Amino acid sequence: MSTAVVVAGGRSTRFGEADKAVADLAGTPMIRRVADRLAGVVDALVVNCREEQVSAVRAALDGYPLDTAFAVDDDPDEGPMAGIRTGLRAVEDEYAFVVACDMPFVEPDVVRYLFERATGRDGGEAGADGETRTRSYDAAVPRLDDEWFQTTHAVYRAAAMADACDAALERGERRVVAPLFELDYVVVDEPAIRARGSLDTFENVNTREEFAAAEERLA
Ligand SMILES: Nc1nc2c(ncn2[C@@H]2O[C@H](COP(=O)(O)OP(=O)(O)OP(=O)(O)O)[C@@H](O)[C@H]2O)c(=O)[nH]1
Ligand SMILES: [Mg+2]
Repeated sequence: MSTAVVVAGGRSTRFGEADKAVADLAGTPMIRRVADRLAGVVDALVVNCREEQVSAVRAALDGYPLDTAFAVDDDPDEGPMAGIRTGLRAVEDEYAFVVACDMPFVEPDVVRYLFERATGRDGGEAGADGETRTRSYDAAVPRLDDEWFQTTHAVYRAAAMADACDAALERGERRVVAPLFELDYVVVDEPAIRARGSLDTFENVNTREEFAAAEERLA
């Protein structure tokens, strides 16, 4: 059993007036595209956002097949790490995939693989004992050649990461790698990702131009 946490509490300032999370991207709200791509991978969804976003996000997710919970930030605008913390606190499963609401091309097979790496289960059929275990980690985080850690597209042991985020926030840290570096994490490299899906999985939509480009590809 596993959960996806979609972090959506940002202000979309580069996007403009509207909330990009629920912006209509080629006929489907962006956050719904993200959620739809995860529906075959996880059993439950947690959406982290601000209180005033809840009704619009709920409408965007109308009819969504998975159990969906909202985890609202006590203090908004504390940054993505606070949102990740709030979302992970609402997770009931041991592991959760954390993803930003603006990654509409997220690849289900890549997400599956991140779960496999984090939990230590291999990708094959479960054996007579239920599953094959190698070694588990607190996190499985992608890192492409010459790029930074994809912390908003990673699988975490929910309680461990939430605790590490709290500690990092207490220290005044804003960078999501700060709590990550406190964890026992495994880096998932570019060849491993490429073998399972397009690198578009990491594409995030920030500006109107990027939105238009994404729309063109989806049309
Ligand atoms: N809960 C929460 N989430 C945030 C916050 N800031 C950003 N996020 C989320 O983190 C993810 C990545 O952030 P950005 O791409 O910078 O999104 P954004 O902050 O809404 O957009 P900009 O204002 O253009 O930076 C998105 O899913 C955002 O919704 C925040 O202060 N709180
Ligand atoms: Mg931002």
